[in-house]
Amino acid sequence: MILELDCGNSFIKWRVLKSALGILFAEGVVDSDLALLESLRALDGLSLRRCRLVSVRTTEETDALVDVLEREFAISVVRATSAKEMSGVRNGYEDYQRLGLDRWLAMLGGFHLASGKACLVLDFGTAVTADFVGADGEHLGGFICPGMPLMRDQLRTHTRKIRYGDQAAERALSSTAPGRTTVEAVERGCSLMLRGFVLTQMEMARASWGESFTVFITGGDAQLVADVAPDARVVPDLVFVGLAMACPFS
Ligand SMILES: Nc1ncnc2c1ncn2[C@@H]1O[C@H](COP(=O)(O)OP(=O)(O)OP(=O)(O)O)[C@@H](O)[C@H]1O
Ligand SMILES: CC(C)(CO)[C@@H](O)C(=O)NCCC(=O)O
Ligand SMILES: [K+]
Repeated sequence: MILELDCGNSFIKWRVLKSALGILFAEGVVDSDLALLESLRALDGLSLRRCRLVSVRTTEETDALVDVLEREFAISVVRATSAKEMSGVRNGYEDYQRLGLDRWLAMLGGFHLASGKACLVLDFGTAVTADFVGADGEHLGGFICPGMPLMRDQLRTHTRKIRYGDQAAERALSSTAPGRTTVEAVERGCSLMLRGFVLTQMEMARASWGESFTVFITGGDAQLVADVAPDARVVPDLVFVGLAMACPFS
């Protein structure tokens, strides 16, 4: 079995594949290394042979996780690393090592799934990112802005009277009508910021590529924006698609 990990800033997305063919054995989202170990230990019939991971955490944090995995499961762990060029995609950053590895892998995955078409890759996590990859594989650059969790927390932190719980937040997002309570006003306001972001990115893509491009949407908050781009492909495991390309086994 293969363990795959996407270590983001707030959460670790994990999954276990039965074989290189990609048959899913188990998956989950956890908020700490310890919670990951607990989830894995609780799996009946787990027999890990390999692990590949991508991390946007510090080297020290990632080293610590790799150590504990290697010790606990006696497996070697392969990490995705930066590259100037891979699978037909050319990194567009001035310093290619500065580009977030989750963005890089999502681009590899998107360009592969788009079969040679230009693509716009949008990721809605703790941060929101957009990346543009031309039909020739040239990465034209992208954008980074705060995601839903950061926008919401900044408002809560820097105001006296914006206070509400997670359940109220979830209920508030059932509509985008103007809010009549604080929670509705904030949650819908932030969600509209993200939706506006999607529309702007698609306008930029159209300006460069006309109608011939594919939009990919991924990340934990993908569902908040998916309906403003009905033609977009929502691919929750896009980073994992790229991870398998960057860290192939055999
Ligand atoms: N099953 C889930 N577990 C955790 N968060 C989820 C889940 N489904 C949706 N979310 C939402 O996804 C967002 C986090 O997104 P995601 O997990 O893609 O990114 P992250 O790991 O926090 O950060 P990064 O952008 O660095 O990858 C949060 O706003 C959270 O509410
Ligand atoms: C932007 C995030 C936080 C998105 O997860 C990540 O890709 C990252 O830490 N990137 C490094 C900075 C950059 O991509 O320019
Ligand atoms: K991510």
